[in-house]
Amino acid sequence: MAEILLNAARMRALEQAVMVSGLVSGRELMERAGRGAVAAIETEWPGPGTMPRRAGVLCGPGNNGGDGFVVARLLREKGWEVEVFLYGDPEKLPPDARTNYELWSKIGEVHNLPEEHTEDPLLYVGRPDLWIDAVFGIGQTRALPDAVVDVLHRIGGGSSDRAAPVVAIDLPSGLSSDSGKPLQAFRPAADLTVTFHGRKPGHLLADGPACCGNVRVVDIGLGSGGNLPSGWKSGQAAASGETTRAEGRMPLVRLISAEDVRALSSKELGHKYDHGHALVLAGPMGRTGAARLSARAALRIGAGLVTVAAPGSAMMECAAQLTAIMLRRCDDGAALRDLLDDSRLNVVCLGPGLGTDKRAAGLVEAALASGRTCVLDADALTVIAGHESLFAALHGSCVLTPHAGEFARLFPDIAERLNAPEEATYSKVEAAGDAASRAGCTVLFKGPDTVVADASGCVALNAAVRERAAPWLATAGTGDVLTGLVGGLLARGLSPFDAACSATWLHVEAARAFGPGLVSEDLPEMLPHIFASLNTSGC
Ligand SMILES: NC(=O)C1=CN([C@@H]2O[C@H](COP(=O)(O)OP(=O)(O)OC[C@H]3O[C@@H](n4cnc5c(N)ncnc54)[C@H](OP(=O)(O)O)[C@@H]3O)[C@@H](O)[C@H]2O)[C@@H](O)CC1
Ligand SMILES: [K+]
Repeated sequence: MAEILLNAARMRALEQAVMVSGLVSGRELMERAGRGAVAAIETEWPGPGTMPRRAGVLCGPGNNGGDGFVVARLLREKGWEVEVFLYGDPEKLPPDARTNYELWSKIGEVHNLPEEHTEDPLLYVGRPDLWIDAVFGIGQTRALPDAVVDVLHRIGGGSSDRAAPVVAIDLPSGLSSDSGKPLQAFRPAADLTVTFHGRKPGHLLADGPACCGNVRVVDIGLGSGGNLPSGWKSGQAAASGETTRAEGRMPLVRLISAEDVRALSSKELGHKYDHGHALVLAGPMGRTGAARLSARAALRIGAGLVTVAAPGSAMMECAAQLTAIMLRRCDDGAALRDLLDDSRLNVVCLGPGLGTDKRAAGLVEAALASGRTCVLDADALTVIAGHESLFAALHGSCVLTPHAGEFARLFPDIAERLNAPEEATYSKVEAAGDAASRAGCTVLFKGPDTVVADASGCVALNAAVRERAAPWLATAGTGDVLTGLVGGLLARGLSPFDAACSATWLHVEAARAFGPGLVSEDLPEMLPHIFASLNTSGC
């Protein structure tokens, strides 16, 4: 099954549907959530045998606080010393949280976390081995109250040198579940986040991975809702009745995984032309390395043929460096139009090392006017950002691969919104989706949290964070390789959305497989190894 990241609205809808069905009550779900959190704590910190351990539990005014009361009770049953604090009025707790407040109150005290205080409210607790943050979960949409920020500061929830580890229930309080951005200047941090049913976008986007620490998912019996069958692809969200951006609501976000690329490791038998022919446009003499990197990646990923098209001045430079990759001369837009008379050239890759001069603009114009499937990166994006007519010429067979700076050049208002502190719930997922719908094509918005979105409302995330982090990718030329991977997969006949998803996953896996010392030339050479391990390990 493909993993779907559950935004807050979708998670609520799932819980509601299960509760309305009568299969399980809200109280039972809360009990399961608390039990799962305690089990996760025991797995993360097995503990020193029979010594009693101490926990401080911070509860909030909603159901996240309810989970906190369950955790407190279950830890006490296991012999822990537990102190509980509540931010909020117990009379106003929602029913299931209230029930668990009362159950705890039979065995322990609840200290008040006042809105304003003159003494340290945590004086009641000695040196806890663990803090539980159950103040806010998916119900938070606005900045934390100052009193809660103050308490989280005191327990060290915003710093990396905490005296005791912090376990966040569902999410660290103060982190947006949908965007992974802090909702206020204070950046929360936990060592372990225990979430329910499935990961939320906020665990993987933006600051989420740094704020959440290790994320463990607890099954609370909501069934398979939220997951989609493996092989779920572009366009199928609407067909399956799922929510898409086209319907004006938060999109479903699918996590890109090995499942997306497994089928790519085998090629159907056939002639080299059956696997497409990618044309990679090169810049002037002395700047052709980027295009050659793209071309190599396109060939390694399985394009049947790859041709570099270079200006006359750069022909010798390219000829001295290319072997399996072919070379054609292409001085300007007119020459590109002539080249594209050959219908076997089914994909054009342009941007890496292209320059931003008149020739580059002519090439972008000719490529777009041809209606060919195009990957546009780097300088091509800068050229498009500077010419309204070129932006207007983008079409559904284009893939744009901007990093944050290029994205801001192409979509300045969307980038501004994404970076505005007062728009903390507006996510990179929505930004990429808004960009794709405006441009009318697929947008691959790069970063450790790469988001791929198309104009029909499909969105997928490639998370290269924590155990899948690939810091080695921060080196010159890796973006050029990604352009070639997308181009090569397009040449093989994948849709723009699927090509972008698979390319970004393989790009990260190649970097991880090589590890330290990686230079961009190494990335395409890791692909045979990645494909072999996909076939043997089933990873
Ligand atoms: N439903 C279920 O079956 C299950 C739910 N589960 C758990 O419930 C959690 C979701 O619970 P929830 O919907 O009650 O939201 P939660 O995050 O507790 O906060 C809502 C409260 O906080 C308030 N509030 C929000 N932001 C605020 C701020 N900045 N400053 C001040 N107040 C603020 C908000 O007030 P309001 O916005 O209405 O004014 C409301 O009172 C979920 O994360 C999971 O842990 C699990 O047990 C599994 C079963
Ligand atoms: K929390």
